[in-house]
Amino acid sequence: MFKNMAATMPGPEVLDCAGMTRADAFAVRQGVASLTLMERAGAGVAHAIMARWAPRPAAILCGPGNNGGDGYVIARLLRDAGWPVTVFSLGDVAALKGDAAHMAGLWTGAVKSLDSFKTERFALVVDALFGAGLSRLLDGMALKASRSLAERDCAVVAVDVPSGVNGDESGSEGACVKADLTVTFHRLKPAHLFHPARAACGEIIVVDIGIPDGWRQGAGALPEIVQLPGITLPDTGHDRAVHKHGKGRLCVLAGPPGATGAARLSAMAGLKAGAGLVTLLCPPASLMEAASASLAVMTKSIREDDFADTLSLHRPGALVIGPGAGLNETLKARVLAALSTGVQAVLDADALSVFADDPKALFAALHDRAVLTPHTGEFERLFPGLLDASASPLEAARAGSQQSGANVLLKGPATVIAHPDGRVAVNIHASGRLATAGSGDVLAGIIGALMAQGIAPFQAARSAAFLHGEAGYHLPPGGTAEDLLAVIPAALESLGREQERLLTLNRLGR
Ligand SMILES: NC(=O)C1=CN([C@@H]2O[C@H](COP(=O)(O)OP(=O)(O)OC[C@H]3O[C@@H](n4cnc5c(N)ncnc54)[C@H](O)[C@@H]3O)[C@@H](O)[C@H]2O)[C@@H](O)CC1
Ligand SMILES: [K+]
Repeated sequence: MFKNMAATMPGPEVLDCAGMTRADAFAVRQGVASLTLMERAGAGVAHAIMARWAPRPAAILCGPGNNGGDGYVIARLLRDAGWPVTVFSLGDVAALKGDAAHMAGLWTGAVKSLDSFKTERFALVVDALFGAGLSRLLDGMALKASRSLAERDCAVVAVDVPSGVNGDESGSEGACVKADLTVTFHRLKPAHLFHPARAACGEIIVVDIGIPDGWRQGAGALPEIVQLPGITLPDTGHDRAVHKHGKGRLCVLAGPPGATGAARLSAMAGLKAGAGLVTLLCPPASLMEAASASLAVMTKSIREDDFADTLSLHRPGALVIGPGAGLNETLKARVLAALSTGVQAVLDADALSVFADDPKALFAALHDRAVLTPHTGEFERLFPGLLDASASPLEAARAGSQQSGANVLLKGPATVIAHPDGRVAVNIHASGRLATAGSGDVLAGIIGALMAQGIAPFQAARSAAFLHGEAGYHLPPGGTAEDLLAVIPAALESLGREQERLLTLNRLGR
């Protein structure tokens, strides 16, 4: 029934700074000289610069560690290519150690003090002040330099991360350099993915510095970027043998009269994302409203008390509960009743907020067949203080999933999907056009539809985030959630085609 995606083809991992240090050390143990890694890192930055800008007066700001060492490589390669280059150093060059000292020794031009750096003399500035070794807020000359860069209209290229940004963290307490281009090495770091740090990076490219295969050994489950072909999509083919019941049954709980729109969006998204049969379970007072606004979606009146019985009657493959459901005790009871049946469930919006006063009651009932889909406000209600206490949304979602026992999909420009066993994925395939009312209801419906079709919850959530993101790219300007529904089939088709192409290439490559 599904295009069977190769689970053995994980996307590129996200590495924290400690993981990057371990990967570097592994390369060295395998016989790659650390100087070679630094030369490749600097060459990667220099080539990225030359691919984007013609020669122009360039300043290279070099710090006291290996990030500065990369800077000396960049200075040498740009100068060899005919660029007018001036190097500025934070601190005494004679104090450099190891590889950085070696690379500084290969730079035969002058080195000026960072104190004398004047932005207006340069059209391009390379920020090689601090990378993975940043251990405190910028101050002194580095702070002054970062401020003067912000005031001027020259191109800024950050080496590894903009100085002042900690590679592991999404936030920046103090000042940081604002770059137009950030060139990092081997793998993305959390700071490249999440705002506000991400906004300081500008365009981001990852350079392969030749760390040999095998670096993942002992690294545990690394966060992974969701990408094709590692997602699972419903079959978009024309197989005549399929029956609607065989394509998955999805139930969606409708809200009170006047508020059924959100659930209707989820239900319709479920159909568009391939569920064979979608039923809106309606409080009696909402039945007419829901039924009169639905064609392909079925509607069913439900009784006040026995939600578990209702579910056993309909036997859905998955349930979406929460969109527009209303913050009241009945909803709480229904969420707990649904969870007690073990049905696969997407808990969204009100189904999360309604437990703000007692998240533990929810956590006690949750299991790994459930997916919670909070935005940051809802996440904060369920896990007070966790976002602030975490280095990045990656860590927050991972901890939230482990605390709650359910899959957590934390929405944002970069959406994190975490499984209670520690697996984490990040979806960055998403258009800003998705930031429109009702977009989250559509996502909940897509996740539910994929689960109803037999895709395991964690994989359904990652795949749905990617498909929803793709649909965003098909949205016209000013597109609403209704328009988003309309483009889900086109998004499915284009992803299916691309998936097929990649798998064919993969087979041919073997
Ligand atoms: N380890 C490796 O093999 C490789 C490292 N590379 C580069 O090396 C970088 C990491 O190098 P390092 O670990 O030496 O770290 P950094 O070069 O980022 O900085 C470390 C130095 O800065 C000082 N420092 C930290 N924060 C400061 C602050 N706010 N104000 C003043 N001084 C501060 C530290 O005491 C230390 O002397 C990476 O970001 C990358 O650019 C690349 O060359 C690729 C290979
Ligand atoms: K930097």
